[in-house]
Amino acid sequence: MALLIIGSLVSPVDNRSYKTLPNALIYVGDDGLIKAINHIVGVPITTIHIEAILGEVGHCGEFEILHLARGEFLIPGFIDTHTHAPQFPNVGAGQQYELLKWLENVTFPMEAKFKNVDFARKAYTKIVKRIIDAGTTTCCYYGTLHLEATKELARIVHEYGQRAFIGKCNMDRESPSYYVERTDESVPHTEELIKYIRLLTPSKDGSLYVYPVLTPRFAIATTDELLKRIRVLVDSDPLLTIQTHISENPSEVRRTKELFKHLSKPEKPITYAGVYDHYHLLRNNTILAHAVYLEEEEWKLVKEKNCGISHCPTSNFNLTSGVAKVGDMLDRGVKVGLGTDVSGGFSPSILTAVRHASIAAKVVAIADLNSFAYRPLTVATLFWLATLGGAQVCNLERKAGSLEVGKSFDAIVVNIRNTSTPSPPPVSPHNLNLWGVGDDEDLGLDIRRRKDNNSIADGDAEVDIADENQLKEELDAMLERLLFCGDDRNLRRVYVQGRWIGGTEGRYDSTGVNVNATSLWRSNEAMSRRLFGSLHVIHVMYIRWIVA
Ligand SMILES: O=c1[nH]c(=O)c2nc[nH]c2[nH]1
Repeated sequence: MALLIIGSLVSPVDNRSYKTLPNALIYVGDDGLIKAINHIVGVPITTIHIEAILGEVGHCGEFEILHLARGEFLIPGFIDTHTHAPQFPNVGAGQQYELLKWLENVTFPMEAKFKNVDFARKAYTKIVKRIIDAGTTTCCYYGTLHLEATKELARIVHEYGQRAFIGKCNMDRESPSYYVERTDESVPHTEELIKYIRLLTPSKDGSLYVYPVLTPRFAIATTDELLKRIRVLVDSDPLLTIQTHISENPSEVRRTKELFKHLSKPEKPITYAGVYDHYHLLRNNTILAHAVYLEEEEWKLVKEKNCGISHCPTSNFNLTSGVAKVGDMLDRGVKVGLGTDVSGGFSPSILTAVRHASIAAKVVAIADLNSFAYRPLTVATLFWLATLGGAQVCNLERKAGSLEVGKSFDAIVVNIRNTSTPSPPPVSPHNLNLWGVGDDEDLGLDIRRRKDNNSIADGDAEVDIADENQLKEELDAMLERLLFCGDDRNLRRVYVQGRWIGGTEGRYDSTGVNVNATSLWRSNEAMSRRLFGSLHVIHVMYIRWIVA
């Protein structure tokens, strides 16, 4: 069913700016694409504006209408360009280790458990839901090395309706005997997974939600023989996205150079990026996680090949890996987005990555106070990294990453109210970290009076929207608070391709119990029943009345 949202919208424009529309109508077609965004300046939205937008898009029939209250606004969904689904059960464990010891002692033992497909199914069902409720509408997933478990991950992601890249790890050495592949099985299993994922049903606009991604774990874990076989696959499938780790930790970089020293030439020692280039793994659909210690020559290669970088600051701090210079990456014009890198990173939320990206840039700036190039990142840049920057890294910028006509409606209804959204549900717990709109209004955000219920604003005295600049400033303040203090409790609804797949609304009953944290919504119909309930019917009737 088509969807009309009335309220405020914030969306990135480029890596230095975003736009704020305080008083907008957004029409989403039943194919999940944004068909129109009308910004009304200086007057309240009335039925005339609604009829105008419906006429503009040629709408007939039913649609859902959603009014955003004060303190609520739409943003594009977050894009997580790097995470490990099977590491979620380990979140918060083993923080004392650096990368290679952490893999050996914490990560490989957990990943090995996913050999059991029942275990994998149960774990992934919970994990993917958590990631969606964290506002991630597109996610680049590493699975384990197991084919069947990774198929389950793809099936579950697809059923939830999240947009995603899913890969099984290729790893045939420097891994424990209980968790390592045979060289001759690695590529055939990968090909089977690619085929399986490409046969999953496409979305209503005919495009895919879930894409396969080739995932050689990192150079250390792959023999020359396996990399040669992977190179054949890469060359035969230019559309296949590739993800791997690069230059995360000094010991890892050293070991990589040791293992591949036969690729060195007398005048040119091999580099980490050079290894990947040798096996044709660097191209415009390659996503490289970390890139903390890349050398000048490697940056040139990354830029020339148009690879994307997943900046994973939470993990870089947590595993004592280092501080990536994200400002420098931006200055070089390299594609860059954010990754949570669970469980090197201890949070599934891109909002945590935003905060640590900000701190990382400040650490770099503090270390080099005489430089102009290394400055803190602005709110606009942080917002862009979490959304449109990530979309560019995934080569999805024409489909996702910002709220524009023609793009998919991959979006979050943000709620930074300190009171529940007006009835009917949701009842959501307050986020005590965020001084929001509502209870604290007189003491906190200076939000102007706007009509605060589910009826259409009618221009009465309560509504003062004449001062466009003031309204935009309020949205700026709300966005900044979300980025620095928000969490999943502030994400009321999460949409992918116009389909409501997560968020707090419908998650809590009147006693605050999470009623659907672990259940999988198997179909649109089931989801509509669960989430919309009688509200949905009321809206449809209401719209029939308006249009009559
Ligand atoms: O942060 C990381 N997490 C991993 O699981 C991994 N494997 C190789 N290199 C890695 N880095």
